[in-house]
Amino acid sequence: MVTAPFEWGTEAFTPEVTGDILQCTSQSGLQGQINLSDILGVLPGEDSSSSHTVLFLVKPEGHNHGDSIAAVGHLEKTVISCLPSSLTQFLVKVPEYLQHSEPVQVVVSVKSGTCQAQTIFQDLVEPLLTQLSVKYEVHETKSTQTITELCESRFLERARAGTPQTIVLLSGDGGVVNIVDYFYRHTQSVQTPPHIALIPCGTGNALACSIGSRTGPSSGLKSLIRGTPTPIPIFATKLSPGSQMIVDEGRQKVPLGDPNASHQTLYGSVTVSWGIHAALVADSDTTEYRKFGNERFKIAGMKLLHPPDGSAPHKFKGNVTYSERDDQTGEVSEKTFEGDEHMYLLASLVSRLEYNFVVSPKSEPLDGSMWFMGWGPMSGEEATRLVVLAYKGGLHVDDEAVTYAKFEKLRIDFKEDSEHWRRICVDGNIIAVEKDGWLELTKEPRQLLNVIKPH
Ligand SMILES: Nc1ncnc2c1ncn2[C@@H]1O[C@H](COP(=O)(O)OP(=O)(O)OP(=O)(O)O)[C@@H](O)[C@H]1O
Repeated sequence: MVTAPFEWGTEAFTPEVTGDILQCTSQSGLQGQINLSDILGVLPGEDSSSSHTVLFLVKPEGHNHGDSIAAVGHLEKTVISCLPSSLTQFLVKVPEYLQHSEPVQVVVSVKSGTCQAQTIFQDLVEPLLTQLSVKYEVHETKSTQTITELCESRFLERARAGTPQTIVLLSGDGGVVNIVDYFYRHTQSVQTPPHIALIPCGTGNALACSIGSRTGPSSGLKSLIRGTPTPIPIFATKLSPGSQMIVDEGRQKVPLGDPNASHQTLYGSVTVSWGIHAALVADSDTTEYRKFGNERFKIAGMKLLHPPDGSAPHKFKGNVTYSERDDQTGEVSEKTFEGDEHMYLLASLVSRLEYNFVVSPKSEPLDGSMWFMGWGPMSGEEATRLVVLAYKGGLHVDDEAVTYAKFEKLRIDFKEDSEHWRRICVDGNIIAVEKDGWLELTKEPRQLLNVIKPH
């Protein structure tokens, strides 16, 4: 709403709220307007005067609607001489988790999404922390290993020692994956779980979208100043020996662990998939594709559903079994997913993989229940119809072609000859399972990390 050149200055404005607009008038007759949806918070004045400071987001011109990363904008503040009752909902005091003795650790993952994390930090996060007088330290990623190195050098040690810490993570799901993976592989317990505040800067931002944040960074800022630390539910994916992570845009493979061990385990907080979903994430994980933002998934997906040679989409061969718990009796029963050919199989701890892509509409934020949905071989057109329904609030799960179930444990025995079709996706990482390999997915009982959940 606010036109970019308006100078708010330091003088106090008389506020008046009309509809969803805060109208501010200065003594000298200057007038500015703030859309209520752009207000991040209102801070009481330091003295006992009735003046308050309104912190709000100014979006670039032409981006007045929505909350996309393309429209980063900047943080602005203005002083109002009193607090209209309709603004009391925005009152904030600096939360306890931003006032620990250790400075807040801000991690800026510079290659996330369309590489806007540094701008989002400079224009939004840093001014907000400064305004709140929060002590912080900034770490910009220098490589794919930076976040893991920070876990090793700082975060895990502090958590084990019982030192309260808050990590503000400007990344996509990848940053969370790095922290989850390091903690769950390296410790059985911590004295004080770190609190992670997500400022979504990635492509999908599944975890942020599924805990109630919208797609863009301003929703992350709102949760940062008025959220509740809540345990992040985690799954454990056991993989048959010899499974390897595919890295460097598909050019290299790295063993997941000791190849002589009976299995390898990967931990995650979002999703495990096989079939079209895993293939499209793998195919689109290149610098070239990343330029398209979250369109990259759609472009790669269309190629898989409509192969350029005109053939039918691939039929993924394997056996899928799962166990379901009866909510009333608590009894657990074993089920087999129909047929040994599949197209789409996705298990999830979250409802959304992108803000509008609702894979599991019955998942509640951070409730810890695991759902899977999937369907067998069909034409590219039919599969596109189901995906479109997922973009309409998750309507695909009501379609008779789709299996949608809450499960306790899921197992896949792969029967594919070609490694290309044995690629699975675990929270965005791509793993090639060995020929005749298997995967077993269960909930992880340890609770080592919290995320700041928006109110
Ligand atoms: N300085 C850097 N040099 C090289 N790679 C980096 C650097 N910083 C971050 N990366 C890598 O870039 C990727 C960014 O992943 P992230 O999940 O944050 O974003 P995304 O993939 O766009 O979003 P999402 O996972 O939500 O779809 C990670 O693999 C991370 O390790």
